[in-house]
Order: sequence, then C-alpha cells, then structure tokens
Amino acid sequence: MTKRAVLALADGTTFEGRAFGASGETVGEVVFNTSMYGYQEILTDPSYVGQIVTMTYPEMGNIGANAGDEEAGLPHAVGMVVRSLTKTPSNWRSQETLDAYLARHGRVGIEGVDTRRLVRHLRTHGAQTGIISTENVSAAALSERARAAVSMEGLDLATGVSCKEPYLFTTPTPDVFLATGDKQPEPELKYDVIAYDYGLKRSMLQYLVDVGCRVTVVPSHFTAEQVLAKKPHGVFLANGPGDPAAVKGADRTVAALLGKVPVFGICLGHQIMALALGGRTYKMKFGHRGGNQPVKDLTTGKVEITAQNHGFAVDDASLKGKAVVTHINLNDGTVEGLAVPDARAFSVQYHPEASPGPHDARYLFSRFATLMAGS
Ligand SMILES: NC(=O)CC[C@H](N)C(=O)O
Repeated sequence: MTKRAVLALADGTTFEGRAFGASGETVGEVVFNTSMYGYQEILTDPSYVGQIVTMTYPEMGNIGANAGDEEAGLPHAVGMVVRSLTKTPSNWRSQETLDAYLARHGRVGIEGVDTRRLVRHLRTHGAQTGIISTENVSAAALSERARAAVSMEGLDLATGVSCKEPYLFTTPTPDVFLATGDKQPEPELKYDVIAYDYGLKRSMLQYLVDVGCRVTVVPSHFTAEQVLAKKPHGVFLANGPGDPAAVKGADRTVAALLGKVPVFGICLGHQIMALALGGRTYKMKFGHRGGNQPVKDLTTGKVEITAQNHGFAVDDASLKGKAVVTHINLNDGTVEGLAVPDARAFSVQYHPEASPGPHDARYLFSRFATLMAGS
C-alpha cells in the first residue's frame, strides 16, 4: 500500500504526496534542479549534502539506477521530491528501481507533489529549509521544526565530506560515457596534479585523467606546504557542499598556492579561489541547478550551455583589481568564471564535467593541461 508523505517548508507551505525510498523523516534546504535526466548523478553529487532536491521534469525513475552512474558511493542529497515516479524502469543498464535504490541508502522521497507549484514558490520566496516526513505528524509541527533547523549560510559541510587520506586516481572516463561509443586510447599521464577534495564528483577526476593528469586527491585540510613539497604541475580545486566562506582554512591555503603553481577551480573550488584572492561570496535567492544555464565567455564572445549546481556566488565588485571576470550567466548576469593570468589560475562556477548535462565546456580540462604544459 502506498504510504502518505508530507513536505513542509519553513514558511508554513505544505505539500501532500506519496512516500518512496526510505520511510522516516529528513530535513534539508529545499532546492530545485531543471535537468530532464541524470537524476542519479544529481543525487550522488556530494554538493547536495544537506539538501532536498526537487526535480522540475515530471517523470523520474524511468531508467532505474546503476552503480556506473554514481558520482560518489552513495546518494548525498538528503531527500528527493518528484511529480511522478516510474515503478518499471526500462534501460539495459538498470540494476534496480530508483525507489529501491533510495530505500537501500536510507534516503526519503516524496512523489505525487505539484512540483510546478513548489518551484514557483521557491523562485518567489527563495530556497528554504523543509522536512519530508512519512510519519503521521502534523504539517504545522513539521514547518515549526523546519524553521528551527540551521540554514545553509555559515555551514562548513565540505570538511566533513572530504576524503580522510590522500589517494591516487588514474582511471579515465569509461568508454560507455563517450558520445561516439568509440574505444578511447589510454591517456599518457604527463602531469602530476593535486586535487583538493571538498566533496568531489568522480567524473571531474576522470576528465583530468583523460587530458593526461595523474591525480593525487587530498583532504581539504592538506596544507600548501604539503602540496608544494610534492612539486605538482598543477592544483585542482573541486566542487563541494555548503557555504564556501565557512570551509575551514581553505582560502588561506589556496592563497598560499596561487602564483606558485597553475590552479583550476570548479564551483566550490571557484568560490574558494575568489575568497583566496580577497573576494567575497554571497547566498543567492534560489541558485542555479540544471543543465540549461547559458554562460558567455567574455574573452571570446561565445556562449556555452552549461550544467550547474550552486546556491552561492562570487560578488563581481569584490574582485575588482584582484581577478578578471571571464564568464557571466546570461540569465542573471552573475559571475561564472574568473582568471588571474599572471598566476596561471582560472576557475568556473559551472560544471565542465557536466554529469549530467551538456559537454560544451569540457575543453576547460584541456585548457588546464595546456597551462601546465607551458609552466
Ligand atoms: N557544486 C558546488 O560545488 C556547490 C558550491 C556551493 N556549495 C554552493 O552551493 O554554491
């Protein structure tokens, strides 16, 4: 029998639906993602720690779930909101239903929700804390508790999700993910790269390997001295959850590396780079999450359609005299990329690894390799 579930937002708005995944209760920042596909990559992206993700596309679960589509070993989003859940997946790679996958990992979901109403609400009033409950609790009591829960601002979630020990990564992108389906030649690993793990997605590491990097992944607390002692060709700053300004010591560490070695940052890594340069970050009203965000490269005039997942952004004015703004978002004009050419450093707010999403910006991994080749 299908069980009733409720989603209650901190501002008192409530949504009725049916439970899927695990039973129980979950608290998190309620956000929305406009990607039509790739729900498993989204759920397992560690940047979703502490967030309940609403999918705007109405049909979810149709390709089931499989280990190959995971960006990390488990779903990091703490809950999922869906309009219509498919119970019978149809895909040769499917190993289990989305329902079974979330239940196995103890993640609570709600389906049958009017997601159009929910997303309009979040766009008007902003992303906010919410609770999904499959228990028989009054919606008003849930909203009350959501109001009392901590908000995303000021939260260091990256330190907790970062790896505990350094490890080596040398696996390229599996052939199954290449658009042509062709066999990819083994890349020659020419560059030693240190990748700071703030909660990274596996595909980023694979794309680094594809362009010739032998990657040593290190915890977020790894010091600049420890990095420089390894004499890397470049340093990569990964994505991650929470407030960039709260990640313990990260800005000072990156400041000590800038100018000494080429640096490439993505998303949280981009935000931390801006902070290291003396810039400022701020919380956006509802962020950018999806696979259809138009970004303009101000250096070439070209527009890329990009994958995104962020709720904070870099303040344009705070970068004046410190870095060049190289990319902007064409929907709202926010900063999407910066560079410090003298320091051989650049970063983007969006996701060149896509996963899921368009691959327009994949060339940025090659740009990093070129920067290392010239250094
Ligand atoms: N994907 C990311 O790295 C997200 C960065 C940061 N947690 C934000 O929400 O803006």
